[in-house]
Amino acid sequence: MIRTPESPLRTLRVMREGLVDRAEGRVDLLLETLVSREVFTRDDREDVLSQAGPRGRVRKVLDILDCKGEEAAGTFLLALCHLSDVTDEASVQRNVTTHTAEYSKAIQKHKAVLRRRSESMLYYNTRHGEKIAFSQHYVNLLVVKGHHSLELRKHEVLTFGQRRLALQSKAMEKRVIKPAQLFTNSAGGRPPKRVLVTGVAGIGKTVLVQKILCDFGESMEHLEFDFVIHLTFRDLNLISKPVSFRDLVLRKNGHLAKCVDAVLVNESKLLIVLDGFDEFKHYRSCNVDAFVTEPDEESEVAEVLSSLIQGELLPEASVLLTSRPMAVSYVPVGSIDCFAVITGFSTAEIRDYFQRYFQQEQEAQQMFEKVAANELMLTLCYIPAFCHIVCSILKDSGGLSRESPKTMTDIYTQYLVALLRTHSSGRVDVCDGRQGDVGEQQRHKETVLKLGKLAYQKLMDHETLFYSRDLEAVEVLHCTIISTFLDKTSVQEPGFTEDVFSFTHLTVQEFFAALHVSMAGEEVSPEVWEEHTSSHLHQDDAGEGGHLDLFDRFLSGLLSERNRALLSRCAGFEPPATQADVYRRGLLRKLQHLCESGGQVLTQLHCLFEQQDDTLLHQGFHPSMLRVNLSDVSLSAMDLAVVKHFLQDTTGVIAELDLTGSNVTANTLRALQPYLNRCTSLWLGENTLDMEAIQVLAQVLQSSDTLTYLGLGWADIGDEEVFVLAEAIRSRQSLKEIWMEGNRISFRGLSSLSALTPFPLQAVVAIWNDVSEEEAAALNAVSPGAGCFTAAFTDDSMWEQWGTWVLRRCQGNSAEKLLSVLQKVCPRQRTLEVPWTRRFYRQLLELIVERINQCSDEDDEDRDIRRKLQEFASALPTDVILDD
Ligand SMILES: Nc1ncnc2c1ncn2[C@@H]1O[C@H](COP(=O)(O)OP(=O)(O)OP(=O)(O)O)[C@@H](O)[C@H]1O
Repeated sequence: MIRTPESPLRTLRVMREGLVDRAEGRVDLLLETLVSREVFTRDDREDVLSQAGPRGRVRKVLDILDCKGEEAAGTFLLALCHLSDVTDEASVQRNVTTHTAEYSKAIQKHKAVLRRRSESMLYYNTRHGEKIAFSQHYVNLLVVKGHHSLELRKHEVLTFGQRRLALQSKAMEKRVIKPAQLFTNSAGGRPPKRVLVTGVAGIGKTVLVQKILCDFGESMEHLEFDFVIHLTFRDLNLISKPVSFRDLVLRKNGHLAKCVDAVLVNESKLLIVLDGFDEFKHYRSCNVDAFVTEPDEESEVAEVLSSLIQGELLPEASVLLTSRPMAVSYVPVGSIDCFAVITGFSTAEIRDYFQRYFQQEQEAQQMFEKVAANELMLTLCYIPAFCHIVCSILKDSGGLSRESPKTMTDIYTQYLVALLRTHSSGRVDVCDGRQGDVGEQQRHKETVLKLGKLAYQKLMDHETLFYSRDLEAVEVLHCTIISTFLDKTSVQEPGFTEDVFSFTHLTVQEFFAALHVSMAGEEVSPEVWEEHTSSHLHQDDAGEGGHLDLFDRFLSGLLSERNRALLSRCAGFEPPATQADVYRRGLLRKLQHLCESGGQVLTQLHCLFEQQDDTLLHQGFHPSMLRVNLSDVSLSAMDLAVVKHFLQDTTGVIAELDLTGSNVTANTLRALQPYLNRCTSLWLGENTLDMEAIQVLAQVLQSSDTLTYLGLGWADIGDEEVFVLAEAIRSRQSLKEIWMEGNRISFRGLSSLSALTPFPLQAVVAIWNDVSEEEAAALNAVSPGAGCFTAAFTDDSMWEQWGTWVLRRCQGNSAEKLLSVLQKVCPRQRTLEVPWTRRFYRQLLELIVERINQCSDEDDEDRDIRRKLQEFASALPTDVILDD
C-alpha cells in the first residue's frame, strides 16, 4: 500500500525503481487516468507512448511528473493505489477461473506430449526407428551456479571500489546444483526468473533442457510450473515474417490451441525454455530497446524473444536460455537473475556413461580402463559429446585397435572413418588396406566433400539449417549416406510442407566445414584458403568473436600428418601436403606474434596441440619474449593440457603468464607449477585463491629466482594468506612487487610484509582492502623514503603503470574483449580524478577510435561492435581528456 505522503514528489524520486516495478503492468491505464484528470496533455501521452517497453514508459511518466509539481505527483500516487487494489482483485479472480478442470486437463495433456517428445536420447547417428531411452542414458551433468565475469558485467561495477569486491565474493559462491535448482533461491529470496546456462560445444546444454522437459513431463521436478514451453533457436531461424509469441507457442504445441490464453495469463506458472542462443541467426540483434509487451503483438522474431529475455514481455514468466560462451556477450545480461555453467562430466560420470553405453559391466569396465590409461583421452571425455563418440569408436573397433585418439579432431576423424566403413556395402575393412568397393568409397568421399562445402558456407553465414534446394545445389539430396550426418525435420507451412536439414550436431558441421577447407583442392578458392591459414597472422579474430574457434582447431587437426594419413588410408581423401606446410608456418608466425605482443593465445595453442608434432616449435618459433596471455577464459581441463603441452616444449624465462580471471584453483597451479617457476611476471588476479592455492604459490616463491612481479588483485585473500606469502618471499627474496587490490587484507596482514620492504619488496599495492591511508603511512614510516606500501589511488607514477597494463590488455585483445575490459575500467561515476587518469583515458579513447575505424559498414557484427564502442567513447570523461 502506498500512502499519500507529505511530499508526493519526494516519494516519486525516492521510490522511483519500486514504482516502476509496481506500475509497469498498469501503465496504459495510469496514462489514461492522468490524461482524463488533465494532469497530462496529449503531447505528454505521446511522449510516454514513444518509449520502448512498459518500464521505459513508466520512467517517462515519472520524469514528466517530476516537472509538474506536487499535486500532479499526488494524483499519480492515488491512481496507482486505486489501480493496485482493483487489479490485485482481478488477478485473484483470474487465478480462480483459470484453474478450471479444463486447465488441469490441458496440463496433463501437455505433460504427456513432453513425455513423448523427450523419451529418447538424441544421439548422433541414431538409426531411424532406433530408440535409446532418455532416462536410462542420462548421466548427471555438473552444473555450477554463478558465472563470475558475467555477473560482474551485469552489474557493470567496474574494477574500482569496494562494491565490486563485495560482488565478486558473492559471484564466487559457486555450487554444483541439480537442474531443478536453477529456479530456486538457496538464500530464500525471490526465485530467479531469467536463467542463463552456458557451456562449450557438446557439453550437454540441449540434453540438460531435455532433462528438464522429461522431469516435468514425468511430474518429478519443476512442479512450480503448470506449463513448460520449449523453443529452439534452430527452429526459430526458420521464421522470416513478423510473429507473435502466442503464434510461437502454438507452432509446436497445437494441443494447447484451446487453452493458450489461460497459459499466457497465468504467466507466473509458465517456464519458457530457449535453447541454443548461439545458433540464432539474429543473436546480435537481441540486445536492443525495441520491445513487444503483449503475447498477441506481432513483431520480428528477434524482437519478440529479446522482449521475453528482458522481461518486457510476460515479466512474471520464467525463462531458461542456453548458449555457447561465444554468443553470451550478445545476451542482454542486465535482465538475467541467475547464471549457470555446465562443466560436463567428472571421472565418475564418464565411468557411469560407459556403463550405460556398453551395458555389459565387464565390457564397460574394460573400455573405460583403455580410455583411463590415456590421460588426454580421459580429459576429452569430460565433454559428453566427445565421450559419446569415443564410446562409439571403441565399440566399432572392439577397443581401439587403431591409434588411440589424442585430440578432438582425432576423435571426429576416427568417427567419420568408422561411419563410412559401416556404410560400405561390401563391409570390407578398407582400413586394413585390403581392396574394398573402390567405386563406393569414391562416391562416399565425394558426398562427404560436398557436405563439407555446404557446412562451410553455412557456418560462415552463421546458419545451421538448410533446405532441399541447398542439398540439390551441391548434388547430394539423393545420396543415402547423408542421413548419417544430417537430421531432417518437416516443417508445416501454410499450404505446403518443407523439409529442413541440419547436421546431427553443430560440432559435426564445424568438423565438415574444416574438412572442406583442409582439402584445399579445386573446390576451395585460394582466397578461402588464405583467409583461414597463412593470413592467420593478420586476421583480427575479434571479427568472429570465437565463432570459428572449433573450426580452427578442427582445421589444424585435419592438416596434421596423422589425420591426413588416416583419411587417405581409410577413406581415400588426399589432403595436399604442401598446403599443410603453409598452414603450419602461418600458425607458428601467428603464435610468435601473439607471444611477443601478449595477445590472447589459447585458440592457437589448441591448434598447435592438434598438430601433435613435438618438433614443430623448433621449426619456426623464436619469439623475442614469451608472454602467454590466457586471461578472461575459464580454463577447462583440456585447455590446461594444451597449455602444459606448449610450455613443456619451450625453454627459458616466461616473461609473463597472465591467468587473470581464468578460474584458477590450487589444482591449476599445481599442474602448472614447473612453469610458474620460470615466470618473471605472474598475474593471478580475479580468481578465488583459497589457502591451498596460496600454499602452492608459496612453494613457487620459495623455489623461483625468476618470479619478480606477482598480481593477486581481487583474489579473495586475507591476512592469513598474506602471512604464508610473506614467509615464502622472505626465504627466496626475489619478488619485487606484489599487487593485491580489492582483497580482505588488514593492517595486521600488511605488517607481515613490512620487514621485507624496501628489499626485496619495492612495491606492495593494497588499495581497496581493509587498510586506511594512515595505516599505510605508518607502514611506510618504517622504511622512510621508500614509500613501498600503497593503499590509495594516488601515486601518479605507479598508477600510471597500472593504467599501462590495462591499456596493454586492451590493445592485445580483440574488439570484443576490449569491450569487456572497458566494462571493467570505465567508471560510470567520475571516481578517478587524479592527474595520470587524463592520459590514461586519452590513450583509451585513441584505441577505441582506432577500433571503431576498423569496423566495416558492411558487416552486422562490426556495426554492433562499433555501436558499443561508441557508447564507451561517449561515456569517457571527455572534459578530463580535453582540458589536459
Ligand atoms: N547428460 C548427458 N548424458 C548422456 N549423454 C549426454 C549428456 N549430455 C550430453 N550427452 C551427449 O552429448 C551430445 C551433445 O550434447 P548436447 O547436444 O546437449 O550439447 P550442447 O551443449 O547443446 O552442444 P552445442 O553447443 O554444440 O549445441 C548429446 O547428443 C549426447 O550424446
